[in-house]
Amino acid sequence: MGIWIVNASVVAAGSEVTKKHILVDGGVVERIVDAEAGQPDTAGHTVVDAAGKLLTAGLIDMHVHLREPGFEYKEDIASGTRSAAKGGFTTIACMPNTRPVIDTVETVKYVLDKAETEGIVRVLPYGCITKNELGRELTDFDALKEAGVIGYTDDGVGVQSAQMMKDAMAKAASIGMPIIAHCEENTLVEGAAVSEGAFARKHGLKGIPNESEAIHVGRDILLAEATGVHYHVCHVSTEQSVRLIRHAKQFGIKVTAEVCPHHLILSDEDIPDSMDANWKMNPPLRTPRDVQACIEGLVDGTIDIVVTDHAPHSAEEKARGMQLAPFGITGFETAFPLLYTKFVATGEWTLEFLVDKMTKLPAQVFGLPWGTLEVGKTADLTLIDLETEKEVNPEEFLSKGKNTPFTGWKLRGWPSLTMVGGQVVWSAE
Ligand SMILES: NC(=O)N[C@@H](CC(=O)O)C(=O)O
Ligand SMILES: [Zn+2]
Ligand SMILES: [Zn+2]
Repeated sequence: MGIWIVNASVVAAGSEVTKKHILVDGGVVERIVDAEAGQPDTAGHTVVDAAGKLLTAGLIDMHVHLREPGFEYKEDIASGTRSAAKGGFTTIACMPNTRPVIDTVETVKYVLDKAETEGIVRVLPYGCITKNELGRELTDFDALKEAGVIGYTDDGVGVQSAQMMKDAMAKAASIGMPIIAHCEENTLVEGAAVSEGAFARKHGLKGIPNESEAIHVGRDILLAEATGVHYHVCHVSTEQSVRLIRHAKQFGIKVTAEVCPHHLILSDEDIPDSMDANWKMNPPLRTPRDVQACIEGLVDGTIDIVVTDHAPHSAEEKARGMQLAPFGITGFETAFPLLYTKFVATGEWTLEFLVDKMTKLPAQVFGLPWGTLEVGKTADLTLIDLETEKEVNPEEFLSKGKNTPFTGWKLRGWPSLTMVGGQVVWSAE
């Protein structure tokens, strides 16, 4: 017995959609037929009425924090994958800055086992570049690869030593694996919680300068050129980084990049004077000019994909105030509605553009077999209601993290059903 998803809107081209009926059976997309041809024979199958809903390949998020092991009070694999499913994501790649960090085969296995038994979407772990993310000694890249990591990163902290990064890249290149970099030069950042810019000036705060990110981006691009590795830049937030990545791509250097919804939508000028730490994340919200550069970078292909950098923290931690609270905001359950409402509903981007940046392109960048809606492919699918307007209410998040700056925002484009491998894992009904 399969599932007929009937009367779904499927992206044709640009913002055009066509009505289709889709049969999912045996975990794969069995048939896609034009709705114009009439109702299919659904006898013996479950029917999902998708009238008025957009059907896409399941969303893919290549940068998330599930916090397990070690920080289960912030999030765990059960809650994190449920939050992802509610956000329309069917595949997520989790960062290794857990406790212990994911720098051994044992910890990789722990995460994969947990994901298998308690997770409801696909979880792809990254392994650390350096042991304990301390920047002193490389992890065993071969063993981690063998255990199932999809790349190496010390996300949460930049690799400070150029030699260490070069060694990491050379090793990764030799085994066909990517390096995923959190770009941050510590000597420029010390003690700062927000970006250099209007907000920091107004409140007399030390600011995080754009160069702290871009210096690593520039350094790493040169090292990527020298080593031939696939180098992927995490959460791009500055005009300078966009410029450097654009230039590197013109030279054929194997660099790819991601950007988060908040860096496309918010600037430091939006931070409320209350100093609410739900506006604190790393990289910080930059100037309006940086926001514009990130948008342009995404649009011209300099930045390849959108990720959430879903970074849940407890309410207690976030109540410590701007200076002391940890960096990070939740992302799964607001990402698509934010981008849809801000950029697609306004006509700035096509629907196809946004969907590609969250499905097909992440799969392409990381060589994953998902991300397209096609006959014969695994049925990882997402239904999205593009019409109903709803306010962001963190109390409704399935994530343990309620830390978002978007509370109360009125958005459209809410996922309504998520299917992984032909199984409905989350539904609004
Ligand atoms: N983005 C954040 O602000 N925080 C992340 C770390 C990171 O992505 O660098 C976290 O782990 O909380
Ligand atoms: Zn990071
Ligand atoms: Zn992160």
